[in-house]
Amino acid sequence: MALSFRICSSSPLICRATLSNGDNSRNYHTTDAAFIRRAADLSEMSAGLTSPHPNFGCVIATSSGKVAGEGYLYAQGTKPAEALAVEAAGEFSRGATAYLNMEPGDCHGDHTAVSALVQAGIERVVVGIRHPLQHLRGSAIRELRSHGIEVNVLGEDFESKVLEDARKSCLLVNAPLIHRACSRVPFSVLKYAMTLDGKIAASSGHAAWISSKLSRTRVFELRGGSDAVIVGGNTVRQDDPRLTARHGQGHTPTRIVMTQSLDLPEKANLWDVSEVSTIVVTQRGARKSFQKLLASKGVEVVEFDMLNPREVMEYFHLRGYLSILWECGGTLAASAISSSVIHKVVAFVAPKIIGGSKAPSPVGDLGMVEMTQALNLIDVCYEQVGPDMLVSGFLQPIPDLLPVIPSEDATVEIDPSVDPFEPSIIFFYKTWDLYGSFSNFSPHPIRMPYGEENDDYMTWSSVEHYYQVPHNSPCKMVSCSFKTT
Ligand SMILES: Nc1nc(O)c(N)c(N[C@@H]2O[C@H](COP(=O)(O)O)[C@@H](O)[C@H]2O)n1
Repeated sequence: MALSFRICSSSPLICRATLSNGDNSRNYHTTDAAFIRRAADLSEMSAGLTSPHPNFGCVIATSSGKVAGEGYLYAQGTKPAEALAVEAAGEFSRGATAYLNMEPGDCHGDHTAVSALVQAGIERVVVGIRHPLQHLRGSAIRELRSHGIEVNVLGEDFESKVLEDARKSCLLVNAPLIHRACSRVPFSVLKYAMTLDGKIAASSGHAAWISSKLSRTRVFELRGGSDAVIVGGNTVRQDDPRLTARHGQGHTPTRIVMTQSLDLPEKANLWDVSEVSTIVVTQRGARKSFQKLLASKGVEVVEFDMLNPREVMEYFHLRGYLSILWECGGTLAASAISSSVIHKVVAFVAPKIIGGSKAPSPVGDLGMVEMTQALNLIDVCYEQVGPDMLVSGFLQPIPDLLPVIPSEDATVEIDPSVDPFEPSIIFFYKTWDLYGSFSNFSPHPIRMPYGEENDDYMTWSSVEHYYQVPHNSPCKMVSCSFKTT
C-alpha cells in the first residue's frame, strides 16, 4: 500500500476521541511522534513481503535524540526489526529508547524481539499500537515491563494531536491485519484509472492506456503490496490482463477471477501460471468442461453456491489473505461496494477526454438517486503522478481496537471454563491462529527429520509442501518450531 501522500484533508480516520496535553510535554511528544512515524515508514519498506505477519519497524534513539540504529522486518521468518535495530545501534542501545510502530508479536516460545531489547539495555520503549490479534495483544508489553523497561503506548499513556497522527500512520501501515482482527473479510482496495470525463475505456472497450506509465508503475507497487488482485470475467475478455507486479521488486500477488458464467477465453494471460497462480471463482456447476480445461492448465477453480463479493471475500479471509486489490470493471465494483467489502478507493484520473455515452465508468449502478446518498470518502489524499492525479480515500474507517484487553486473570474471571493458554489444544486452521504456521496456507518453512537417522533433517517451504510429498517418502513430521507472530 503506497502511503507517500502529499495533501491530505483533515477528516477523521479513526473513530476515537483524542485528549489534549499540556504545553510542557509538547517537545517530548513531537520527538516521540517523529520517531514513531519513522518506525512506521521503515515497516512499510517490506509491504507485501511480510504477510500474513505485520509490517514491523524499529528505531533506536539515544537520550540526546539521535538515531542510533534502525531495522524492519524484511519478510516473514526473517530477523525481527527490534533485533536488527539494536544490532545496528550496538553499545548506543544501552539506556536508549526504542520506537516500535507495533507491539511485537511475541508469543509463547518466541521472545526474540523482546529479548533483543532487554539484552541490549533499552530503558524505554514507545509503541505505536498494540498487536491487533487478541492472543498476542499486550503480551510483549507485559514482558518488557516485567524486565523493568518503561513502556508507553500511544493513545494510552499520553495523547496529543501529534501523537494521534503518528498513531494513525501505525494503523495505516498494518490496516490489513487490523481489519483481519475485527472482520471476516480481507482489507480491500478498489483501484481504477479513468479519463477526466469519468470513463475507464472507450465505447469500443479499448483502455490501453488511460493513465501514464508512471501511474501504471504505481499500480505495480500496489499489486506488490497486496496478497491478491481480483477482476471479473469481463476484464479478462476485454483486456486479457496479466495483473503482475512488474516494477522489479516485491512479490507478485495471486490473481483471482470472479465469474458467474465461466464464459472465458480458452487462451488468456491469466492461464499462464508459471510465475504466479490464478484462482477462478465461479457459480457451482458452471461450464464443467471449461473447469477441466482450466484445471489442466494449473488454474484452480473454486465453486460457490452463492457467488457474490462478500462470500468470495469471506472465503479468501479463511484462506489467510490479508489484502485484496480490486482491478475490476464497473459492474463488479458496484456489487463489491454494495456488499461493503471495499475499504479504500484509489483512483488515477488522467487529463484526457474520450466521451461516448456508452463508454464504461468505474462504478456501475448503486441504486442511488439523490446526491445526498453519495458515499463520502474519508481521509482523502491527492497526489500528482506524472500528468495524472491520484485520489485516494477510505470508504470505511480503519477500526480502532480497544487499547485495554483483559489480562489472563480477567479472562478466567469472565468465563472460568476458558483457559486462554490451554496447552493441549492448538488452533491452526487460519494462518493467524496462535499455531497458524502449521496451516497448509502458511508459507513458513518447516524442518523435519528425514530418513532413519535421528540427526538427518530436511527443510520444506511450508506444511503444504511437505504434504505434497508422496506417502512412501521417508519423511516423518514430528515437530515444527515456529509460531505465528
Ligand atoms: N492503471 C491503469 N491504467 C490504465 O490506463 C488502465 N487501462 C488500467 N487497467 C487495468 O490494468 C489491467 C491490465 O493490467 P496488465 O498491464 O495486463 O497487468 C486491466 O485489466 C485493468 O484492470 N490500469
